[in-house]
Amino acid sequence: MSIANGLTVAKFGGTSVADYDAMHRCADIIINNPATKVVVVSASSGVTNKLVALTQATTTSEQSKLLIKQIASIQYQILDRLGHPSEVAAKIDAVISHISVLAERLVLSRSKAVMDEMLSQGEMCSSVFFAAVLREKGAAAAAFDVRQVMRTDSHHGRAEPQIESIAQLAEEHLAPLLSSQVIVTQGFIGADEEGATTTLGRGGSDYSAALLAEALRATAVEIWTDVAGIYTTDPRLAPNAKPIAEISFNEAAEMATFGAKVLHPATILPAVRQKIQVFVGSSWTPEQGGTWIRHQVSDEPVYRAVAVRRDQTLLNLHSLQMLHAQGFLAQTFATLAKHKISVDLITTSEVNVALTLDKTGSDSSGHGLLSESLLQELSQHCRVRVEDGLALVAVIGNRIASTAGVCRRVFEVLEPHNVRMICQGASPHNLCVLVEEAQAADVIRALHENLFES
Ligand SMILES: Nc1ncnc2c1ncn2[C@@H]1O[C@H](COP(=O)(O)OP(=O)(O)O)[C@@H](O)[C@H]1O
Ligand SMILES: N[C@@H](CC(=O)OP(=O)(O)O)C(=O)O
Repeated sequence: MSIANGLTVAKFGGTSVADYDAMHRCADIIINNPATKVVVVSASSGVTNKLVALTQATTTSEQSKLLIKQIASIQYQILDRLGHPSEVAAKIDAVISHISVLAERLVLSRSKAVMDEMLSQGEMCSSVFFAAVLREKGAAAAAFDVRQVMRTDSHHGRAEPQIESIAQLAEEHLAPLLSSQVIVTQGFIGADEEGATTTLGRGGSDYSAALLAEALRATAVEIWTDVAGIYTTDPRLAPNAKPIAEISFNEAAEMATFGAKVLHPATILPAVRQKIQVFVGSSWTPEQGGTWIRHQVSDEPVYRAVAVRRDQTLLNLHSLQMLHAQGFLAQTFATLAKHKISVDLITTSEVNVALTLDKTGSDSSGHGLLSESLLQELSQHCRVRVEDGLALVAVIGNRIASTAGVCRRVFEVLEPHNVRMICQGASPHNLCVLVEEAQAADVIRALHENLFES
């Protein structure tokens, strides 16, 4: 197949490939849509968390053994249900042994490259299994190592994809395979120029699917998960949350950035660049439909959704140098940039700057963003105070900054809560408040009730 027209790339998240039965359901979705030629899978639910735990310095050798046993149990339960397990058994055995070898190597040297190699093993298993399940159902399908095409830089844990190289490599190695079969490949992982395995950051499989869709000039990306689309808020937090039939790229990007876990924030970028439509639906109930994310939508309401991003850090910088002076902010931002930290929200007063840090697509290693060396460097030119245990709650919609009455409706329900920081005005699409993490669920429910249920 030359690079395809009408091609769909479908991605299945961890819960959708959690076990054999889940994979079976997903295989039907693929078989029912002949346009789907590329399938991107995440690791089976829970596997990546266990692999991350295996890379932590604090994990004892006893704990490591238990973790490897638990990972093996998840994978062998899938293998045992396959019609022809012998076709793939050797590959799965090899992955499980490789995990043990990598765990031993990490005891000797805490190399970030080895950590990424470890984190990639879950996706290696699920892609082999998913292709086998498709074949079992009569489809022509093969597993494909995405590292042949997903070229990234060498920033392990949060590697940057190299868009042009990916397009070239996909044209050369992936497109020719699509005429005769469905290709099942791994999300979340890539490889640098030397061939070392890299990862795109936690939750990065959605991003992988969008990048492959861009490289193959696909017309649609489907994100199959455990909810029937993007809702007005996380349905686990507010049972009255409603599914959204259609949403614009801008709104969806804001939702993903502000914590709607259903979509990785970077997914939208390749889709926007190539005007690829994105669909989000439930692999459990595909007949229910889901959300289409499009360039243009028929309805752009003032209130679209509320989202929450937990585990926020507020950095408060105090310096008398700021008083009637120039350059303090430039110096601060240069230091943050040097440490590869991007700032999310910011408010300033005469002698203080308060900012929250952008943990979007956070590092796969699970390490915090604030290193000792960064704090030391900042302390050289200001007094630094760090507050943790906060959550960012965002009201997302359209014309937020130019519609009268938005603030009243938001703040009337915030009365019982201490609002640590407010940001509004820069974007027409959001109004954000920083609250104590323990109160975030109540704040979300109260906002949802006021904005969407009355
Ligand atoms: N606005 C929202 N709409 C739908 N789901 C949301 C929203 N915000 C958060 N979520 C959560 O996202 C989850 C799906 O994302 P995730 O667990 O990463 O799935 P997957 O493993 O398929 O990638 C849902 O179960 C839901 O709890
Ligand atoms: N397995 C990876 C990548 C991923 O995107 O997973 P999921 O689709 O289950 O969120 C992770 O857990 O981060």
